[in-house]
Amino acid sequence: MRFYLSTLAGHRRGVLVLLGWSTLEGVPAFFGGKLVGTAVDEGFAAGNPLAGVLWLLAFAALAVLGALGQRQVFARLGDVVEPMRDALVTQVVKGVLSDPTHRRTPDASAVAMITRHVEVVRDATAGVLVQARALLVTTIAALIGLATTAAALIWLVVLPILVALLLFGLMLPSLARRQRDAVMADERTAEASGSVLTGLRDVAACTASDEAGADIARQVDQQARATITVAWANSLRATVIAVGGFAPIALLVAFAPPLVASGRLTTGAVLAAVVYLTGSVNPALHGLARTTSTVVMRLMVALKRLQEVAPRDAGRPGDQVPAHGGFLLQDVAFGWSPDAEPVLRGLSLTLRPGDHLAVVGPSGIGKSTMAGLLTGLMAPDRGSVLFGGARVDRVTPAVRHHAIALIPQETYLFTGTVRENLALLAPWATDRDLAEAVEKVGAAPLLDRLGGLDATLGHAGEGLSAGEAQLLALARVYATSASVVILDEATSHLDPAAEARVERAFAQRGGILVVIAHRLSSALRAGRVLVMDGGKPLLGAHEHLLKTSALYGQLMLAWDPTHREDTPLPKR
Ligand SMILES: Nc1ncnc2c1ncn2[C@@H]1O[C@H](COP(=O)(O)OP(=O)(O)OP(=O)(O)O)[C@@H](O)[C@H]1O
Repeated sequence: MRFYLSTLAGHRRGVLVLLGWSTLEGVPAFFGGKLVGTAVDEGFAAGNPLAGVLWLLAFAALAVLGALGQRQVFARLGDVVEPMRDALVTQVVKGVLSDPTHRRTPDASAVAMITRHVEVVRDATAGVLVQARALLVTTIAALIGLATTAAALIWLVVLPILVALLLFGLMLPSLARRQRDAVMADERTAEASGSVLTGLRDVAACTASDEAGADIARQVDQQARATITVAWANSLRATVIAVGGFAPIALLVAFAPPLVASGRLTTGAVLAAVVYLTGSVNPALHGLARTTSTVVMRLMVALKRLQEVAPRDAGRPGDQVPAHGGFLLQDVAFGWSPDAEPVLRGLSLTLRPGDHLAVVGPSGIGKSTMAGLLTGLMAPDRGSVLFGGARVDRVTPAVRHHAIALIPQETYLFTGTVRENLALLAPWATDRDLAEAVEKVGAAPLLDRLGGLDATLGHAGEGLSAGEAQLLALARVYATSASVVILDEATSHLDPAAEARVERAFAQRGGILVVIAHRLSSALRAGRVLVMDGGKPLLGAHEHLLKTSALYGQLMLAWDPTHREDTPLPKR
């Protein structure tokens, strides 16, 4: 709002020129009643029709002058509105393009939404400058004209108008709220249909068409309800203004005859009052109310939405997490329900860029649950999981999705080309990026065998072995810009050599690597190991844990029976 007003203020000269021409536009409204009244009193009623006609011609000449003023207002409008629009667009689009949320691709939908709001601001500003300004000028000019022509009638006219304006002013906040609700409902509908449309393939693959359709239908219903509420509010507003506008005319008809009979008013003055009321004040009042409740409301709502959706500074603190943030887990506890025994308790851990952590423990002990907490899908019952200093579950989802990738054991492949499958999470990736990712995870021979990136995959990766499907899922995440990769038994179907290659590739890729291991060899490759056994998790290097954790020793023995506790295993 401040930026908007300062941009307008920057074109002060243009605004003053507009006001200057507005004065000319108000001239007929000011003199109209007076001239008609004089035409009657000194012309037609005084037996001098020629004088009456001349006064009316003078009125016509002033009307032409007013039209000239109006023409100039339109001609000068662009000088104020267009630079303001350009400045606003530059400011907000710059904000979106430098938004850290969209590091590799600018968010086209955000730019589209913002430019739509800017267009509303531009149109509404033009509307305010043309209509509200002209109506205000006309009303003031006509009321002054009325006061100087038929002073005895002024309170009859002004009081109902003031009451109507007061009521209208009191209704404005609720009108603004309803208008905003309608805009928000509109945006939610667009968002719901947009996300279903872009994810149509996934919706079909997961047979979720009914849920997706129901979600859109719910948003459409809400939008319809919000629009109907706005219509009701507007009809109430129109009634108030209609009563306020017609009441003075009714009062005039009731009170004028005795005033004329007593000689306090001439017939011409009464006619002048009628002309002021019906020709200027009443239409102006209606227009002013309509403009305020539509154009001004739209302007206020669009400005507020712009302020909300346009990022101000790239890298502002809070939930906009730096792209390469680390994790800080402090005394984390989590249970799947309030009555259930907590799955995790007393978990404290720091993960910095470059860290490689293996998580080991018996089945069902809570390893995947911990992965869920790291991704922010769940929030801990106690303690905190911070990512880049912010609670990870509160980080803007778009930021989280870009920064943290979890690869589960089950792979998701869909009917389409290999390229489409690999670029699912990184639509910006070039063929070279994809080929590099494939090469790094050791899937190049598989890609050759499939026939390259243009080869087509069958439904759910039909025709691929479980291990091959996992290799493609791993390459897909390798190609993203995620700075945190969590492999949750994502290599379970690979042979040990292929698994080692994948883990090494992700470790060398940079960022944070968390491997939930199903083979203990993963622990040997990691810098630190987290051992989960249902109590407080133990954290340390392999050698240290061999000496301090009985469970870790047992797990190692179970995995490699040749191992003896007093002979630490060599790094593989
Ligand atoms: N969505 C859920 N709702 C309720 N309980 C769950 C849910 N997911 C997991 N659990 C329970 O939480 C506990 C830990 O499960 P989790 O999947 O985290 O273990 P895990 O160590 O990853 O097991 P595995 O090695 O077999 O994958 C288990 O007792 C499991 O039954």
